Amino acid sequence: MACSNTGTLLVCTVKTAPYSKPRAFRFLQPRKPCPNLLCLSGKSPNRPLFCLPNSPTLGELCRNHVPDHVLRRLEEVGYLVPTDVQMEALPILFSRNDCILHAQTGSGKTLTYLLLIYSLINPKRSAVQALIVVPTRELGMQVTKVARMLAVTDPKLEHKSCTVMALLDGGMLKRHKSWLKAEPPTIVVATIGSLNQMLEKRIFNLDSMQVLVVDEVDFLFNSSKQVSSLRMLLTSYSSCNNRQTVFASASIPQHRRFVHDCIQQKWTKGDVVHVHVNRIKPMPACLHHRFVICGRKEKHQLLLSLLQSDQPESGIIFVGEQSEKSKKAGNAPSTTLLIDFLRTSYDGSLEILLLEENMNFNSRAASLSDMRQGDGHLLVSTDIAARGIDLPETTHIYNFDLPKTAVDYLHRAGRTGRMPFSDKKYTVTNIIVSEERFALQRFENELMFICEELALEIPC
Ligand SMILES: Nc1ncnc2c1ncn2[C@@H]1O[C@H](COP(=O)(O)OP(=O)(O)OP(=O)(O)O)[C@@H](O)[C@H]1O
Repeated sequence: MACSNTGTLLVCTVKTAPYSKPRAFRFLQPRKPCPNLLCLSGKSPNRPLFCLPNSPTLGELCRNHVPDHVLRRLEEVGYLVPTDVQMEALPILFSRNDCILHAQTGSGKTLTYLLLIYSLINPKRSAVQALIVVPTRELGMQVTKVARMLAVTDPKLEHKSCTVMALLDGGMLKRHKSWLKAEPPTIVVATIGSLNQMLEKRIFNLDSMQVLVVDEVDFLFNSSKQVSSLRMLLTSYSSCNNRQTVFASASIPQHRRFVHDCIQQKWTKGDVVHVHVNRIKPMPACLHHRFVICGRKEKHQLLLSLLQSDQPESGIIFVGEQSEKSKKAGNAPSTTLLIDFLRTSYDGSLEILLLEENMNFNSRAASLSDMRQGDGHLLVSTDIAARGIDLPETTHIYNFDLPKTAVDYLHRAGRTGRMPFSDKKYTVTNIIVSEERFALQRFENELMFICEELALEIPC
């Protein structure tokens, strides 16, 4: 394309967004530097802000639906070009259809459903108008943060800003009780356990609820602890006829069956739309998958060699949960053994952190906040960090223990490659023993990716 024919350019400034190269830019980018293509950026010169002349910006997609102060906020933080799921789902959501958002990890589903919520709520009304259900406290805190970030308004403006309450396991439910009674928030982000307690005790009701979002819906339906409460929420505490229902996940196994169940069981209305983006490739294309075969006793050393050769900017090391048998035998969990090993042997600059179910909620929150603030981290975690957690600076995932299922693999791998328009490559490495090659091959077939063998010498 000639430089003089580059069409309309949208040029803006970015303040903070974890934002990189939009698809449109790759199309416009000339081979030689071109003075007609402007690239304004926030922190990185890799943040161009262009839209093709005929494709709408995120603001244009939302105009006439989402209030102006939220649109301004989108621009301020650098959400300018819609991702594929936003492009496909927002018009459907704004036309008041129930929706199943089924799109890759890191594709921007959170912003999609939050924009719907902001298009419907009335901050002047003191009533719970939107409810977002999440599987873990960590994901709840993250969604609350994004919701609050969009709600921030100019104090000089007269309109009332909407309030967002995090009603999460491990929170101070007493304080929330008084808050809910005195002045109900506009949006509640909740884990199902805490929500149920409040609904059972009739601390608040869902009579004014306009939107119900269930994030990581397949996980919640699969969890024996949570599924009955979820069903109650969907059919007893509120009716699908009185609300707009949105289910979101990167993985919905047997999705045709799920859509059928949604209608049959009245979890959604009959005209629910299944927005399935990138159905051929369920994982982001920017991920490079590798495996290394070694003996069980060599895994620690091998991980260390990988860390030395990869030099990740930030990484997550996934470890399997300790079996009941191993607990009974009085063994230390693999997470503890690995953390101890890394703290004594790893001499790189990354901070070593731990996140697992056994930790108390304060330590869990501290680990996540350290990761978000620090210069780089190596997080040792169980699958608790596999769903929804957004740490865009993570460049490497290590499966120290192979996940149990392909769906678990997809979510673990999806903790990296979370910059929707980035050209960067991210790496997922599986440290396996030879008997596990077959299981990994099964994941490759199911998720349609190729895992490359990496030959690495293990130091004695
Ligand atoms: N339009 C956009 N432009 C730039 N960045 C975006 C846009 N929408 C979302 N993002 C960023 O993309 C990242 C991933 O978004 P999000 O957490 O919503 O993914 P997700 O689809 O919910 O993933 P998962 O299935 O893993 O939970 C976030 O860091 C978010 O800030």
